[in-house]
Amino acid sequence: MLEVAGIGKDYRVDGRVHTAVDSLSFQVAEGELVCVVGPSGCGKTTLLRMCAGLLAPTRGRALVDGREVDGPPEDTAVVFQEYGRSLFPWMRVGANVELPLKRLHLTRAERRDRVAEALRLVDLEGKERVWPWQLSGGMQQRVAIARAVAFRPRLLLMDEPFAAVDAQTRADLEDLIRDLWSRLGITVVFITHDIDESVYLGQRVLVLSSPPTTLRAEIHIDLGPDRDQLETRSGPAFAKLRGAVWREIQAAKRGGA
Ligand SMILES: Nc1ncnc2c1ncn2[C@@H]1O[C@H](COP(=O)(O)OP(=O)(O)OP(=O)(O)O)[C@@H](O)[C@H]1O
Repeated sequence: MLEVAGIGKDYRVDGRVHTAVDSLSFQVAEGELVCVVGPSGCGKTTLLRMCAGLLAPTRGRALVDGREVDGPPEDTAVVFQEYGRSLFPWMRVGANVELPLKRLHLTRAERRDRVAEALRLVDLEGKERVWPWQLSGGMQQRVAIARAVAFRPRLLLMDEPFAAVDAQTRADLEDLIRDLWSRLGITVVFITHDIDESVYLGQRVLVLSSPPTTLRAEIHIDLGPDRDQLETRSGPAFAKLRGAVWREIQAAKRGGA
């Protein structure tokens, strides 16, 4: 579904070239949930923006269904960290969720149905007429997720979407994502700096190196499909996997092999 082939990005800063991402290659199969972690500033956001067609790579390419990404691909939705900036404050919740649907050839009634269904899926049923700023941070992020879900993407790219919410809300949102992922059969690439979150959510965790960034390790998360915030996180298998990811990130920070 998603193939990243030798992708890299150089930024030019004050006339000097800074290689943020050297070369990354990996694949994500249809219906997979893959988390990407790495040291701060290793290029996670850069990678996601290249996959989303929001930033042109300097070398290599991303392909969705075998087609090179050279602009936002159809069937792809992105959820960013800053829900406060991704929702339009002058539009009610319903209008925010409906906005990307206007690109699709749907009738007004179909759009309304999709908005209602997406809000129901994120537990905000009937909140169409509310303004975003009347909602808590976690609820606003659920609106952003509803907007992505209403679009019915096959590929959902998420860039540290829960970094700005409190721990309890974060746990609820993690469960929401796993629930939507398993119910809707979408492919999810989830960027996070939180090791525990990556292990709890993912079927696979990709660990990036420090810049110039390459793929340092790939860890399979064999925790099974049913995950529970208390039980899964307190089990020995979780501790072992968390340790494995943690060690890779520490080694990446030191720049060792
Ligand atoms: N537009 C830009 N111009 C110049 N340098 C940039 C730009 N965007 C990112 N960088 C640099 O590229 C590197 C990777 O940044 P990026 O935001 O992709 O990393 P990240 O892993 O998402 O960071 P964090 O963990 O802090 O969220 C950093 O050194 C950053 O300063």
